[in-house]
Amino acid sequence: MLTGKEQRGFKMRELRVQTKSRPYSVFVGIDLLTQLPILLLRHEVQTKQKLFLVTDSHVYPLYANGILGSLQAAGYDVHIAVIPAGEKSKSLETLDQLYSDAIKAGLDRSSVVLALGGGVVGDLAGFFAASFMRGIPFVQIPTTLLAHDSSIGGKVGINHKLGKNYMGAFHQPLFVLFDVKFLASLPERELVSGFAEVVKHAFIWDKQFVAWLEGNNKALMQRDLPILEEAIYQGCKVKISVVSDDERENGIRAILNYGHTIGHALESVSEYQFYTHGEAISIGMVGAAMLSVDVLDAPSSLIQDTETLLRKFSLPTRIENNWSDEALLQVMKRDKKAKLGNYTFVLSEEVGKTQVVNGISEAKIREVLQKLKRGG
Ligand SMILES: NC(=O)c1ccc[n+]([C@@H]2O[C@H](COP(=O)([O-])OP(=O)(O)OC[C@H]3O[C@@H](n4cnc5c(N)ncnc54)[C@H](O)[C@@H]3O)[C@@H](O)[C@H]2O)c1
Ligand SMILES: O=C(O)C(=O)C[C@@H](O)[C@H](O)[C@H](O)COP(=O)(O)O
Ligand SMILES: [Zn+2]
Repeated sequence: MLTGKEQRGFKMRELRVQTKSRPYSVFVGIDLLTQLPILLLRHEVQTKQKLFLVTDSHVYPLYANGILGSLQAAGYDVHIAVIPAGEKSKSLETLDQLYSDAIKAGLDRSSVVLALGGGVVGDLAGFFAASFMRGIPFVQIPTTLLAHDSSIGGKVGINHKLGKNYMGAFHQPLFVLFDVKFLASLPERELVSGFAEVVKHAFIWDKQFVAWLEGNNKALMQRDLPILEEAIYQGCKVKISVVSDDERENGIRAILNYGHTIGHALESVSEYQFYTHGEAISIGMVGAAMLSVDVLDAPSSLIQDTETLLRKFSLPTRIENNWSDEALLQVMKRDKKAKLGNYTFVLSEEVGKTQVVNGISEAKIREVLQKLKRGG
């Protein structure tokens, strides 16, 4: 899979995603952004095609001018849409604003969307691209650690106040360009949040990756860029293997939802304002480990190992607010994985052995919620 390329002093690693609807590349490296115009041309995006750059209010002042300059220098006509930073922008209102901006800018079916930002921009701009004029191409340019996960696999969408990602589509990007240098400006809380999805990829995949994260924890927390690049590269490999096998979540792809049944419920009951996505799924992974011990007879060390690693990355492992069990259970019952009204969780027998379990009793989930709330 690896085709590392040394070009003019920088190293760009290329991974291939083999999804049925369209195969594409993920480029990972440090200082890669300069390659954007070249990669667009390589993907047959011609300068006569309009580019619609979607970004958020935090990323725009940091990076938009530089990117705009290099795209314009290459001859591209670029329109920029800036959305308010934060999860609240994964909404129908912001999507509607994008449609208006795009129509006014004269976008057509040959136009290409560039999603420059974290998972919020990627999910929203991706859904815009999937639906505008029944679908136009888009490129993912992730700027958060967490977005190594969200930029690959084509799940795009927006939230409803009653549930996370309730409206969406599968729409694969033309390519993904991950410049690790973006992470230098990421706020600490957002870096930490991103480690939750890296830890998830390690736990669902293999012990070696878990051990590597333990061993490199300090360097990762200190933003050693080459080590961060390696973590992203390994995380992307896991995500790519899974989505290449099962693009539309008919089976194995559901394991990427490890920690998400409780995590999404926490995000939803707090109206997307209390926890970041990574923080919520961090707590969710501890809950999933507790249920795994109870339901699958996983060794009790799984709980300890999960908590220890998450804490090393300064991630929360307990619910800090007193949302009612009823409210959380209500959201979990209508989780997208749920079948026939039964509670459905992704559980783990051990690291690397993850499975979807349907029909978990409410009593067991209540027990776990109590432990997560009182720190047991
Ligand atoms: N589609 C998928 O498969 C998938 C996978 C995982 C998560 N997600 C979704 O991703 C979203 C979370 O993404 P996120 O954690 O990237 O959040 P985010 O997009 O809100 O970004 C986090 C914060 O960091 C800021 N930011 C982004 N890049 C920056 C940079 N380089 N420098 C400084 N500030 C920067 C943003 O403005 C924002 O304030 C959630 O909605 C989640 O559901 C989707
Ligand atoms: O790509 C996937 O599949 C995932 O489940 C990745 C998750 O990290 C991500 O949060 C995803 O958006 C959740 O999808 P959903 O279908 O549960 O909304
Ligand atoms: Zn997630």
